[in-house]
Amino acid sequence: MTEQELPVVLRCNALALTRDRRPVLDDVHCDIRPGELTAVIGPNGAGKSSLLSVLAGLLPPSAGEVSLGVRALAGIPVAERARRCAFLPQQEVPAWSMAAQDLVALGLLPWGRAISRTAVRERVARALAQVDATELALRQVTHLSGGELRRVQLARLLVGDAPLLIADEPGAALDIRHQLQLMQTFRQQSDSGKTVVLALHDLGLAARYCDRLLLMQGGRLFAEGTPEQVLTPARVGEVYGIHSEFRWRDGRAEFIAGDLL
Ligand SMILES: Nc1ncnc2c1ncn2[C@@H]1O[C@H](COP(=O)(O)OP(=O)(O)OP(=O)(O)O)[C@@H](O)[C@H]1O
Repeated sequence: MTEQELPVVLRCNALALTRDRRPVLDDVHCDIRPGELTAVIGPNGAGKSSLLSVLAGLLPPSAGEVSLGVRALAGIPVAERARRCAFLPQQEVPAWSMAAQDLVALGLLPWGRAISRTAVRERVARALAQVDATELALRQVTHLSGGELRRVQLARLLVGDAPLLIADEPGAALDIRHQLQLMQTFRQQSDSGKTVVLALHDLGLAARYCDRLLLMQGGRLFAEGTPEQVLTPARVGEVYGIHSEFRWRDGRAEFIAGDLL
């Protein structure tokens, strides 16, 4: 099978987005393939969050289209879309207080009463355990630290077992151990057949864990490919204005950020 023939979960075709009359996405074409862990990377304001929101169906594009499988994303009913695609935005402050386990259970809302109460309890407990947050189950979400709250929100992302997971800077508030644990969880999810799309600032994590990178700059897709193909010193220099090195050590991809150019 050639690259062009590989099946695609999400396809963006000539995508454009205008916000406050400013173009923030411009002629973006990209494919998200099943079972891959893809990171959208790029400097602040490059359009990563905007792209993820369009991919999740939360922002309608100003031009172009997104398809989920063989159907136009915009034509898929909201509840069905939510069962097929779980989304975690970059920042989300709880609007009111509730126990962490109840926040996680909200991730099962798209299934309505199709899931029994016992199954809800079991799945919530499993999702909390996946992000090392079992001990937070009964805590009020408004009383959690930033990283604790993020882990609970991640459990809500995972609890529905959706085949497509989209998360915007999922590990931004997490300590280094929980960041690594989280990336391993996303890696396991994609190894078990799920499709995962993350916006990431940490290029070391992107290089180490991801199959594919989409490098954005100024609302356009600047480069895409494997971490080794995308994170060349020349590209990183042009987009981020820093020296860098990409290398393999003990079979693991490493990205090392150097000085400013
Ligand atoms: N709600 C909004 N209304 C208007 N413009 C917005 C809005 N959100 C983002 N923008 C603009 O869209 C552009 C892309 O923003 P976006 O949040 O997608 O970038 P990003 O790559 O995710 O950035 P960061 O790394 O800082 O999170 C920026 O110029 C930003 O100012």
